[in-house]
Parts: sequence; C-alpha cells; structure tokens
Amino acid sequence: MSTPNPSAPRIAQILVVDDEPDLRTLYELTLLREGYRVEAAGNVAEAEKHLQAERFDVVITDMRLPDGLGMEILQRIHREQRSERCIVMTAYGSAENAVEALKAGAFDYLTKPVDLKQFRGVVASAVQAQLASARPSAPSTGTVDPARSIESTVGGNGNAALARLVGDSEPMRLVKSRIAKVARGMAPVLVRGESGTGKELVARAVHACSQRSDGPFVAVNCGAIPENLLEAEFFGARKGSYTGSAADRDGYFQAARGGTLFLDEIGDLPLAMQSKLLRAIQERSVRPIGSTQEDAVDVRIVSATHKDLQAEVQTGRFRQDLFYRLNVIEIAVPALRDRREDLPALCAALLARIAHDAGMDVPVLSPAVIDSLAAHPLQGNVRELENLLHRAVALNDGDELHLDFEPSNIAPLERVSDLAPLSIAAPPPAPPPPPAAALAVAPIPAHVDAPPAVPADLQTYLDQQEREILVRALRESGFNRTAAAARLGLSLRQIRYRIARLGIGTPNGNDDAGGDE
Ligand SMILES: Nc1ncnc2c1ncn2[C@@H]1O[C@H](COP(=O)(O)OP(=O)(O)OP(=O)(O)O)[C@@H](O)[C@H]1O
Repeated sequence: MSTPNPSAPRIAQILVVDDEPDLRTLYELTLLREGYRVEAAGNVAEAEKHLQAERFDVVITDMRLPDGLGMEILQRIHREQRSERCIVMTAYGSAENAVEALKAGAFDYLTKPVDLKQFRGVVASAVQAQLASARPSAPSTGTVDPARSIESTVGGNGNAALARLVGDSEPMRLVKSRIAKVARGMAPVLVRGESGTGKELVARAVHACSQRSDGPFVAVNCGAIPENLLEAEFFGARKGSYTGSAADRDGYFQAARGGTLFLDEIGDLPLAMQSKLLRAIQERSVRPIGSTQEDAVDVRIVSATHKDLQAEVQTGRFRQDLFYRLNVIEIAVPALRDRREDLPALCAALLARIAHDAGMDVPVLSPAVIDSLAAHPLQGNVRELENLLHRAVALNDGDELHLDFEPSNIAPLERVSDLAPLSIAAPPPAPPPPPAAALAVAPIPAHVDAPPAVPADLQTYLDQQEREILVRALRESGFNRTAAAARLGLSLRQIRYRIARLGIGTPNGNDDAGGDE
C-alpha cells in the first residue's frame, strides 16, 4: 500500500482536509497507493494543529468545512510564507471559488465530485513543483530573506528565459519578478500589452520558470487559424471525421500535455470557439472531432492580447466567463515609451542578435543614433525597434550604423544616451557585406500616405513602393545611379543591389555607362 513513488527523490508528505469521512479515506488511500505519506484532518482547527506541528509538501483542502473555509488554511500558509502547495476542492459549478483560490495563491483546484485520475495528476504536479523548487523551509517567524533573488527561485531554464527579456527598468523588473512568482502555480495567466512589447517572450518565460519547463510550450496564434479549422486544431480529430482526415490527429491541447499552451491574440477567437475553450478549461479534457471519448489534458494556459478584453466583454465580443477564467493572473507588459531607459540595452541586445544571425561583427551604435531612436515614437515597440535596426544593418556602409527614418516630432521620447551607457563592446572592424536576407528588407519611406486597406501581401506592396521611388529618383537624376543614390541616402553599392533585386531596367544597363562612378 505504501510503495514509494519511484519518480520522487524523497517521499512527499501530504495533508488532506475534508469533513466527509468516506471521502477523506478515499483520498488517503489513493495518495498512499501513490507512495506519499499522508495526514488527515476533518476541519480547519485540526488542519491548523497539523500545520503547527510539521511541514508538508502539499495541502489538499475542501473549500467548505464545519468550522470555516479551506481559504483560511490557504491564507494562513501564505501569511506565514510557508512552502506548502495548496490544492483546493470546490463544489461543481462554483467557478468563483476556484478563481478566488487561485488568486489567493492556490497551486491548483479540483472540482467535486473529484475524478481520481485527475486528482492523482494534480497532486503529482504539485508534489513535483514542490520538490523541484527545493526551497528551504520558510522561517516560522513570518519574515522572508530579502536577499532571496529571482535567480535563486527559478531554475536554469527560467533564468535564461528571463535574460532574453532585456530591460532593467523598474517596470521590467516588476514584470520579471511577477513571472517568477506566478510561474510556480497552475493558475491561468493573461499577458496584456501593446503589439511588439514582448508578450510572447513573457509567456515563454512563465513556462521556462515553471516546473513544466521540461514539457512542451505550444504557441497558437488564435487570429491566424480559419474559423472552420479551429476545433480540429485545438482538440484534434479522429480518422475519417472530416474529408481528408486519413489518420487520428492530436490538437494543440494534446500537444501541450504536461507543458504550457500559449494562446496568443486570444481576443481574436470567435465566440463559438470561446465556449468550447471554456468547457475544455473547466473540464480539463477535450473531445477530438469524431470521437466519443474525452481526452484528459494536463496543460497550463497562458494567453495574450493587445486588446482591452474587458471592453470586448462589454460589447459582447468576448465571453465574460472565459475572460474571468483566463484572467486569474494578469501580467501587463509596459510599452517601450514607458521604459525608455531600456533603449540602450535593447539596442545592444537586438544588434548583437541581428549581427549573430547575419554572421557579422556587431556594428557600433553611437549615442547620437540612440538619441534619434529615442526621438522616434516607436509605437510598434520592440518589434519596430528591431525592424529599424535590421534595416540600419542592411544599409550599413561603414563602422557606424545610421538609421533610415526621419526623426519624428510626434510624442518624442526624451534623450536617453546619457541615461545608461551603451553596452556594446569595442568597435569592430568594418562588417562584411550584409547577407541577401538582410538586404532584402526594404526601407519604408518616411512619409507614405496610408494605403486604403492593409495590403494582402506586404512584401509585394513594399517592393512596389520601393520600385516607384527608385524609378523616380533615377529619372530625376538623368539615370545617374550615383546621384540617385545620394538623393536617397544610399551608397552606390546599395542602389545597385536594389535596382538588380527589383529588376529595374535603366537606359544605361547595369554597367554604369552613365558615368556613375
Ligand atoms: N524585452 C525584450 N528583450 C528582447 N527582445 C524583445 C523584448 N521584447 C520584445 N522583443 C523582441 O521583439 C519582437 C516582438 O516580441 P513579441 O513577439 O514577444 O511581442 P508581442 O507583444 O507578442 O507582439 P504581438 O502582440 O504583435 O504578437 C520579438 O522579436 C522579440 O524577441
């Protein structure tokens, strides 16, 4: 009966709190069979005595007890900063209780009547989380060691993922410590922020800092899947369930088992699919199309949106109950304009990445260039910054990078060159010519009238714009490429490359017979 669980490095100790003797026995027996040591209590007072006497790895408590609420036990554990992971059992249909418990720091919840398979799975996750963190027991005085840094609470995977999230400003430090804190539980996380602020990086960091980091991280862009395919993509499909389905197919939920399912652009999910997603989250199981059976799925949900979901709820475009379920824990990622002191470090990190991908030395970014970047509104946040640097690298001629936008006078960020030193190493030798992939990134003209609609093919649209500008500049310069290049702020090499890439024919051909050089 008490065969130790072979995967556990030591035998975990569990406290079960339930006032119904039959259920208590059932839970005890189930846990003993899994190899855990178990203590049981029938009410809050008995549970408190156990907690006073010893430490547990996991506490499983019913919500409603004869002398109080399971929440009181959970709150005590948190108040005293004890390390026990709490699992709360709530009555079927009381979503509020489950969400409230998760918000109060419960590791996870179970809905009564408890499915024993699910029970074993949730307890195993909590035990694994507890043993993996190997946190020293918190002092019983109720004080915490202030020196305890984020680095010591997350593993190697977590630290690497947090390091990828560049920025040491106060808002970014708050984001990182929140990630490390919330990663430990199973509560759904909603990452909010403008486009390009790094929401996916945050979601990846939540996964990497969690005890699920060895499991899969499955990222889904909810807005990119055609509506008629959503159900099969999310929940899988059985062979023959629709035309062309020649074999059983797993969905994202099955693929993310034991890991994290990242639902990006959750605000774009159609209403019909929102109901199905809600059901999957509540039941922790999904039914593949064409199947009569439910698949139990153990996944943690992290979603992200750039929309104001609360407003979407008000207008009826997003289900209130799903919002409530997904938004148990919120992480708000700040816009770049609200953390401008991160700009130098971001530029350095992004340039290092771009140069590494291009197999070249990291170019020098002068303080003046950083100032001109800071004077740009950068409404597209880090993604826009990354694109600007990509283009600057593509256009680079010498040691120093130049930017191909005109400083905007709308909502400028302040000077940042003297806020923090730029951490780019010593000036590198002149970089080799950028690779074709980098050169292929076309510069966006600084002032282009807004097109009537978003282009269906961005690259074709940009190529067309570029072609028109080049042809105009060439024509106005009498087809002298050097003069046209100078007007456009390009080098001769750059304009030649662009003329060739876009297949622009010139009266002089491609041999510079027009006295370009
Ligand atoms: N703090 C950061 N440090 C380093 N790179 C970052 C940071 N934030 C964003 N990036 C980079 O910017 C780009 C956009 O980031 P990401 O895709 O995570 O943003 P997002 O908020 O999810 O965007 P969207 O809402 O458009 O999906 C990526 O290349 C990412 O690596």
